[in-house]
Amino acid sequence: MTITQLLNRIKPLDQEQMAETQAYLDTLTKPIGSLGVLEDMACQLTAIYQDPRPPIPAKALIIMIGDHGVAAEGISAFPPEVTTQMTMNYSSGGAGANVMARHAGAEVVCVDIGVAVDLPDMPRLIKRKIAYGTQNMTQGPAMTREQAEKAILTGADIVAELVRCGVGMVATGEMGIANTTAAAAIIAAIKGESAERVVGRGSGIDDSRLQRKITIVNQALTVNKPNPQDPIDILAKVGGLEIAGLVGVILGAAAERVPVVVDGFISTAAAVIAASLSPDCKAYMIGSHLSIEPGHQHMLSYLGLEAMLHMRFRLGEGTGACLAMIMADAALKMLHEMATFESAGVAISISRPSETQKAKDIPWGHL
Ligand SMILES: Cc1cc2ncn([C@H]3O[C@H](COP(=O)(O)O)[C@@H](O)[C@H]3O)c2cc1C
Ligand SMILES: O=C(O)c1cccnc1
Repeated sequence: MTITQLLNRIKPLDQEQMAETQAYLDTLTKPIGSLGVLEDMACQLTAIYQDPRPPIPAKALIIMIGDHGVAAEGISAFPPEVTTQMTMNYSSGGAGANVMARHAGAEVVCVDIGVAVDLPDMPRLIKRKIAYGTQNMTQGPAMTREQAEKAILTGADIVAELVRCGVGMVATGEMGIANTTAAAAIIAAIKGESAERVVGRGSGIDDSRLQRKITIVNQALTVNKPNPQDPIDILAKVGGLEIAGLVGVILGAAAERVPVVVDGFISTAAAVIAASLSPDCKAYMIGSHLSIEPGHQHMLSYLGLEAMLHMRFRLGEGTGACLAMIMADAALKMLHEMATFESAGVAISISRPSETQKAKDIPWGHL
């Protein structure tokens, strides 16, 4: 598959289904519109699934993992080895993302798309390494255009495979020390924002590292001159392999007609690139939380996404997206279980208790 073929598969949502669902919601035993964001989500989900009463979907959190050459510039509070250590942690089920995914009933799928070392085979890990990390973007492009495109297609391919296994909702997650620097550089490049406005403390840097991080983002933009009209050029020059993989996850989800819940700052930078490649893919995105990182709200507004959770999260990994998947379940249960004024007048009855779909076993070896 080529990027163009992937983009061509993404279709706009059926507005009639959205209106039909809203009309049904207005018959339920509540003041009109009183379940706010859940109502919007119910309309969106029915249109995505082309089903007025979609079942509760099987879910997967896809954690794209990659290292960053720019980590050598000392712009993270942690050393690059943490990327690999956290990969082990995801595999054994002990990371924050594992906990939130379990809470949401989601399978965790980790993808080595660009870790700097060779990893052993381990549970929950798919090996799709494209390079041993990116190059240092202060000295030249982080990756080649071919690598960025390959990473996008890899992300889309993994979503397609999961959908074939029965997954009906995906969440984006990432791990890669220094990736808030890459995400900030992407937003600065695509939105013409100043680095000062979009660079934050990431994993917890102090004031002097923060100043250095701003300088590094400016240097990366000056050296590489990414073309603001060409999202793949930006992604390749100042992005990361895991961010490119997530662009593919988002585009792939839209192509497969499954909702994709977008996590924090880094995932949203991927969503901005995906939306620039295909404005129609925005309709398949669900917002999750508002990250502490400056610039996140700005990106969400650009995408027309609502951060429904205000929890002071600044972790990434897909932690916020997993919690938002629970909200999506609640939106669907509202459609299945809430009484209408008419039915409640007779008796309060649950028309059909919601059942969660189960994915078939994920063929790890095959992926
Ligand atoms: C132990 C640990 C677990 C994490 N899980 C996600 N991140 C988050 O922090 C990193 C980005 O921050 P920066 O750009 O400052 O390096 C990414 O890996 C992101 O997923 C983590 C960071 C650490 C240290
Ligand atoms: O919002 C995020 O995704 C985030 C913020 C800080 C560090 N890592 C991730």
